[in-house]
Amino acid sequence: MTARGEKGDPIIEIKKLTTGFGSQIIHQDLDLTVKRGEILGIVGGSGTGKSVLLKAIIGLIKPRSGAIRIFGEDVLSMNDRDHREIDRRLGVLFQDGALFSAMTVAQNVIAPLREHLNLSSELQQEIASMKITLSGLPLDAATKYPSELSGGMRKRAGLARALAMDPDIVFLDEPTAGLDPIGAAKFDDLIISLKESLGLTVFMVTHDLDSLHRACDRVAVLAEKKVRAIGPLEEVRKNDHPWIQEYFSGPRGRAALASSVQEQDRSGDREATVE
Ligand SMILES: Nc1ncnc2c1ncn2[C@@H]1O[C@H](COP(=O)(O)OP(=O)(O)OP(=O)(O)O)[C@@H](O)[C@H]1O
Repeated sequence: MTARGEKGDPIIEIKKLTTGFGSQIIHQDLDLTVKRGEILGIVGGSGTGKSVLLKAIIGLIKPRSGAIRIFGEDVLSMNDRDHREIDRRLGVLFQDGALFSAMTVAQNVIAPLREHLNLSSELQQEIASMKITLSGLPLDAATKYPSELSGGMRKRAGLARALAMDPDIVFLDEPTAGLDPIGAAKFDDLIISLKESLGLTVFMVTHDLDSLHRACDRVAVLAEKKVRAIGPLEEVRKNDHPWIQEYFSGPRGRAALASSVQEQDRSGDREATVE
């Protein structure tokens, strides 16, 4: 398997990807590169194919044509055994957490370890406790069932499971949906700190403008079956595509920008005080 690369190297390369269901084409000749160590936000109107793109990358949906390389390997033409090797290095957090409801949080985190590794049950427990703490949950959450957790805690439990195998890339499908603004900001901070401490690459589908401002290094906009714009948020928001203008410069977009400027001012003040 390919050696680990440098920050900024392409880690996922998608070329001329076409996907569809029956007569409906979702993506046509879509190109996208994700760089190692970045948080890439994927945005676009409802039904533009953000989740389908995520699922195509992780192998849950078979594209009609095109190429997807992960860690430099062509994942569409590889055999199942090689694909499993790639899968071990990918963590996924689906929108609702997708936890097994009949299992405790610890058992949920252990599930991928069981599937991929042959570890003693003590070691499995130890890793589960570490990932649960890393995801910002109290340790007593380990023995709880998903139905006993709040929405925000369920997301964190899903994240703990996504991190179980020490992935290089984490895929997040609308991670802050359904969280209150304070919970959402805390979740963003957690993702940022994991990126910084673990060198994670994050592919994040989101509608959350505050998350885009707070967490994402780059933003990719899906429209008309393609990536219509990609780059740092301040560049993308200048694009004159009508959806981009409406999204970033409408009332919610302006509010998110204003609050991110305020946040930067506050952290600038904090830094000045520390000096
Ligand atoms: N398994 C499937 N079978 C048939 N059509 C599907 C399937 N999955 C998704 N689609 C269709 O693909 C299109 C894109 O769906 P997708 O869920 O990727 O949109 P999205 O951009 O994530 O939307 P939203 O922002 O509303 O979550 C939609 O028209 C959807 O109905």
